[in-house]
Amino acid sequence: MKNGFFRGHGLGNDYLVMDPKELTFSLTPASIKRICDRNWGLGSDGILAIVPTKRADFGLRIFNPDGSEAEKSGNGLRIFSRYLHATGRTKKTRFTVDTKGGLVSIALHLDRHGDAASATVEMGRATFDPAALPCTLRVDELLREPIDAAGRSLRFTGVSVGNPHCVVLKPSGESWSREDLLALGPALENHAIFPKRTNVQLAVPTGPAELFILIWERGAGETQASGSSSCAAASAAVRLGLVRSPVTVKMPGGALTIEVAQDFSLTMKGPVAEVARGTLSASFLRELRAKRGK
Ligand SMILES: N[C@@H](CCC[C@H](N)C(=O)O)C(=O)O
Repeated sequence: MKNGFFRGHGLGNDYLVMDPKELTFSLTPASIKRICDRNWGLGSDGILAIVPTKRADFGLRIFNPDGSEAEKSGNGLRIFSRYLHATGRTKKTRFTVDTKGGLVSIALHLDRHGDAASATVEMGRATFDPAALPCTLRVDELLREPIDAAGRSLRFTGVSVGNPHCVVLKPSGESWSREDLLALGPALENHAIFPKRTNVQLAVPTGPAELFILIWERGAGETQASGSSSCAAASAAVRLGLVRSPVTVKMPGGALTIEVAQDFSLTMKGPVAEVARGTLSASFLRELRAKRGK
C-alpha cells in the first residue's frame, strides 16, 4: 500500500513499520522526526524499515524518533516479526532478520486467532568490552565503573547487545524514582565517555531471578519498556552475580523473560501487539516533502 504504515507495540514501546519501497518520500532524519512526533505526526518510539538483505530472510533498519539509527531493538524485532506475519510477507513462524547489530533468529507464537501474540528472539551475545559500545574508558570490561552525571557519583556496567547500554544498579531493597531517570537519563546518554551516546537503565534486583528497570533510550528518551535494555540489564546483573538466569525483567510497561547463557548469548521472550494499519494523508506527505532536508 502506497505510504502505508503498520503500528504495533511491545509492552507500550511503540513502533511504526514502513516499507521504503512503498513510500513516495525518503526516510530522512527530518521526515522521521516529524512522523514520530506525538503532536505533529503519528507519534512513535521509532520507525522500523524493511530493507533487502542477502544475509537473512529479512533486513531491518531501526530509526529512533530523533532521526538517528539504532543497531538493534528487542521490542522492535518482535513488532517487525508480527508485521511480517500479519501482512503475509511470510507464512513461516521461524525466520532470521539482519540488523546493523547482527543477525537474529525469531520464533513466533500464534494465538487462537492465528496472530503472533508473542515471540522468542535470539538476541546475540552481550559483551562488556568498551570498544563494542563504544566507551572511551581503558579497561578490559566495563564492570561497575565510576562515573559522574547530573551532580551524582555513580557506578555503571557497560553492555553492548549490538546497541550500547549503561546499566546503573542499586542494591536490592533500594529503589529508583522517575525524577532520577529524568535527571540521569539524558546526562548519561550524552556523557563524553560514550561517543555514540548510549541507552540507560536504572536497575534494581527485586528477587533472585528478577530485576526492575527504568529506561532512558538513546534518541527516544523515557520509554515504557525496551527489549535490548532488558537484555543488557539482565546480562549486567548476571555478570555481577546479583541474579540468576532466566531473569524476569520488570518495567513500567510489563515484563520480559531474558535467558542469559554461560557465554552471554541472550534469548528474549515477550508479547507483541498490533494496533493499527493506515496511510499517511496527502497533505501530511506535502508537508514532509516541503521540509525535505531540514
Ligand atoms: N526500544 C528498543 C531499543 C531501540 C534502540 C535504542 N533507542 C538505541 O538507540 O539503541 C528495544 O526494545 O530494544
